[in-house]
Amino acid sequence: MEKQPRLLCSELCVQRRLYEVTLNCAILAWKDIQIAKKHTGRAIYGAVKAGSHCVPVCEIIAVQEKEDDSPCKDTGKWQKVPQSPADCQHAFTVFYIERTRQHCWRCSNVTFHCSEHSLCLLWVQTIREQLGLLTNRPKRLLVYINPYGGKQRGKQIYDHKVAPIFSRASISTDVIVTERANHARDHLKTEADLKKYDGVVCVGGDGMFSEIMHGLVSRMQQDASVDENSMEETLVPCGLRIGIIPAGSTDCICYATVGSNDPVTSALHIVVGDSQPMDVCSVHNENSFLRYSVSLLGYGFYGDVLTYSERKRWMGPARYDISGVKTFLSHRYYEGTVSFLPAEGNLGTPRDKMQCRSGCSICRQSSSDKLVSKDEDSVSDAECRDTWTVIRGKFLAINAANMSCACPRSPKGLSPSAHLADGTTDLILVRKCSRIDFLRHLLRHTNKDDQFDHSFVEVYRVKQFRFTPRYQECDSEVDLRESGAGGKRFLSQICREHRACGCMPSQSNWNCDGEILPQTAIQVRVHCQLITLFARGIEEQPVFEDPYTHCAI
Ligand SMILES: CCCCCCCCCCCCC/C=C/[C@@H](O)[C@H](CO)NC(=O)CCCCCCCCCCCCCCC
Ligand SMILES: Nc1ncnc2c1ncn2[C@@H]1O[C@H](COP(=O)(O)OP(=O)(O)OP(=O)(O)O)[C@@H](O)[C@H]1O
Ligand SMILES: [Ca+2]
Repeated sequence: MEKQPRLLCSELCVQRRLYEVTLNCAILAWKDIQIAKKHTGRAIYGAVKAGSHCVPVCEIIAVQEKEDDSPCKDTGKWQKVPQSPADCQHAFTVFYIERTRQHCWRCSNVTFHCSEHSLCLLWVQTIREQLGLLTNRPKRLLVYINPYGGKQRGKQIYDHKVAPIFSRASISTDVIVTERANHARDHLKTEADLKKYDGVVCVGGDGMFSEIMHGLVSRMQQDASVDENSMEETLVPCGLRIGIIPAGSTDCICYATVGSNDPVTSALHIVVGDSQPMDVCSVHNENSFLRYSVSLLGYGFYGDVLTYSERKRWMGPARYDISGVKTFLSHRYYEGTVSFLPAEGNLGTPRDKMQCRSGCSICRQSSSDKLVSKDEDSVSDAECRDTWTVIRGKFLAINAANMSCACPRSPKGLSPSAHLADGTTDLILVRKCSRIDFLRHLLRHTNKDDQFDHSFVEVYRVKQFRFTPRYQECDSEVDLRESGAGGKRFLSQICREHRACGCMPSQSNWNCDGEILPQTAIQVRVHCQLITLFARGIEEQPVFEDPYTHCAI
């Protein structure tokens, strides 16, 4: 690691012990002088480790001069270095991020005491200057709170856990508590003065995030005169980052981008100005735009779970489990045709066990490819020439996971190796099978076994896909033939075929990030890195700690 020049080095007291405190432009470190002296010349690793701490400057939330609360009185002496801890009557507190249990962050603090006010001010000022250089940090945020999401604790979570952190970090906020569904979406789309803000934050679940994303993406297209109804259009990426404070039932977008669904952790990712680009799927029915999706597009099982659960909203998050059992027992399958355009290049495969983590190399590669190719998102000639794979069959579930969809119910998610920002979605086809086999498949979402390792499950990494339910295929054949001679004869032949196979033209619904789509025949296209979140992807656990500074290397 390159050594940074020191900006400050002083002997200061922490909890009545003397520390050597140093600041360079990357790290604030403090080392217990007594412990270090005691062990000079000996094997000091453990001792230095015990008395040393460090915080990267980019993980400092704020610094504040502290009111004089020292029990010792001013001696009137001029001292460059405090002779004893009792000489330290001026103090400043540094608030910083501390990693606690898996992927959870907390706001911790340390108070440094010194004998001179001027030294105290110098430290406060220098740390503030360093923080001022971190230009990726937001200063003004627009916050939408859904008071009815999840367990209806959104407002409480924001007021008690998040607002104090934003205020500590000097972030100013305009807060809107929503009064109806789609309030946030409509406000963003038509009214909000977006120039005033560095980001938009939603407090709620995946449904609330979806509202914010729809509002922002549509606003961007409107402002750039891009027609959302045309599938071929290159969509304009969103300039404003989106923060999610989880307060919903599933919170899978927050979980898959941060690694936890903890409001304080998410607030801290916003404060430090993290950025995580994300793919967005557009969903069309012929020439009309239906919705965007970032997590799951599910037909069959997850469509039915959602349809049943909507009638039980009053149950809160438990509605999904009740509906899950009911859907499982009804064991319905659906016929149709899935066509897709496979992803090409070095984008990995859904079964390669290369999980998308902070700084993911596959997503980085997609981002540089995007920069190289000016026309990246338009349906290029090459794509038109690409051959579509067509699969016809009877399916219990058709799932497109644009990201892992990891959540507390399924910690590795529907597609554990799906990537947040690679420009692809993982298309999972679960063919008709016995109940017991399907249960085995579902159970593997909760343990370490490979849920794709079944003869009735196929998974493909794709850039685009289409689905046509069987009864609509029949309809279109009828349309084609009815106009010509012998139309009636052809129609009766199709109806006879239906009787023979016993297939009722039954249909499911598409679950699009937790919303039911009105249409079943859909065309889907992935737009690489269309939005950016205040997140950094799931962090790997540090493999090695610097014994001197305690910092992960
Ligand atoms: C035997 C245990 C098997 C457990 C299998 C658990 C798999 C869970 C996979 C969760 C995937 C979540 C995908 C995220 C989708 C979000 O965009 C969307 C919006 O929030 N959420 C839902 O649609 C909400 C979807 C919620 C789905 C819950 C499904 C629960 C299934 C329970 C099946 C029980 C079978 C029991 C048989 C005796
Ligand atoms: N004030 C409001 N009154 C009623 N509904 C609202 C309000 N504000 C937002 N909504 C809607 O509530 C729905 C659910 O919200 P949210 O996602 O926050 O909670 P949830 O219960 O966890 O749902 P999900 O399962 O989708 O995560 C969203 O689709 C959103 O459009
Ligand atoms: Ca993706």
